[in-house]
Amino acid sequence: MNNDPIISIRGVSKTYAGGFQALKNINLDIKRGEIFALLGANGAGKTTLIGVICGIVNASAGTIIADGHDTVRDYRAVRAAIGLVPQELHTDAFESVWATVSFSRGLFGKPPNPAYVEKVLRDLSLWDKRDAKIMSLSGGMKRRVLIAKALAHEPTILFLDEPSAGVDVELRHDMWRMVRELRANGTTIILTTHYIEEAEDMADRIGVINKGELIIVEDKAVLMRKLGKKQLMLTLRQPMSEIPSELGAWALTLTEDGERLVYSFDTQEEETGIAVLLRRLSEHGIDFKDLSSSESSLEDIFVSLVHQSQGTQS
Ligand SMILES: Nc1ncnc2c1ncn2[C@@H]1O[C@H](COP(=O)(O)OP(=O)(O)OP(=O)(O)O)[C@@H](O)[C@H]1O
Repeated sequence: MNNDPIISIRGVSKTYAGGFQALKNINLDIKRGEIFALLGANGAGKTTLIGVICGIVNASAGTIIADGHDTVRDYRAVRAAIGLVPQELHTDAFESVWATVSFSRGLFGKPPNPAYVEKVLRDLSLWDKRDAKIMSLSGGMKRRVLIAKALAHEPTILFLDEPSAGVDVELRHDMWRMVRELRANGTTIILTTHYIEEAEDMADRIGVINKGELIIVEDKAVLMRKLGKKQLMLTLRQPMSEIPSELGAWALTLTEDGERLVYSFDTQEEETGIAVLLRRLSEHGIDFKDLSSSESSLEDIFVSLVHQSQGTQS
């Protein structure tokens, strides 16, 4: 197994013609065969970064090696290794699904392979629509065609730019299933998303980009363990109007209805303090009838990361 990164990004910056700096000194390695999710708010620079890797956008500085090729010098070789599912479909309105997907394959110099194209169309539930013109398809079907086109030349790296934007649950699940299958077959997948649950569900690693800077790259599980918080929720037997002052030192909040006490604690800490807290509550005659705990989601972590990074910038 080749352990070299499949994509290696070094010192990449991008300043657009108007002077706007969309990417600031990005350094990132993508591992062969992983699912990497790039998270960021609108305008953070995700699409620009994908564009630079695919050779569609020229970097102002830095170098990128993708599948062993320099993305500027060996542009064609890089494009042949990459499948890109863009956010929108622009062309081919009058073509049939079959012709469009087969044509995409030919564009990259691959010999025709009807059996492979058929498999892609079947996997995406497009087989029944193979003779339909693109313009006659629903929005969701068009998205499926975009994915089929990107897969037509059997790329080793697949980029999905906001794959879930505006698609229904069924397509989203079909897509996730396909992405997992592709990964199992050795394809490296990089996706950008606003749907944090998508990253939480799918990704092996996560990168967060904020105002053109890559502020964190981390294994998803590590990220969630490192930055995650847990909460213990106690449903009180008797609602209270405020937290007793004797408990002021604890990280407690009271829900508005006064019926639940919420204790936040760090998953990293060896001592969570739960046992002591429960003893204190009982000493103060605070009784509860139910208790549950929950972990912060990737979304909570993402929001706090972006806040922190904005705090350090200002
Ligand atoms: N061709 C361009 N010329 C000038 N500025 C651009 C150009 N393309 C993008 N930008 C700017 O660069 C920044 C990053 O844009 P980009 O599309 O990479 O963000 P994004 O993270 O993909 O956002 P979204 O989630 O909205 O798709 C934005 O402020 C955008 O306005």
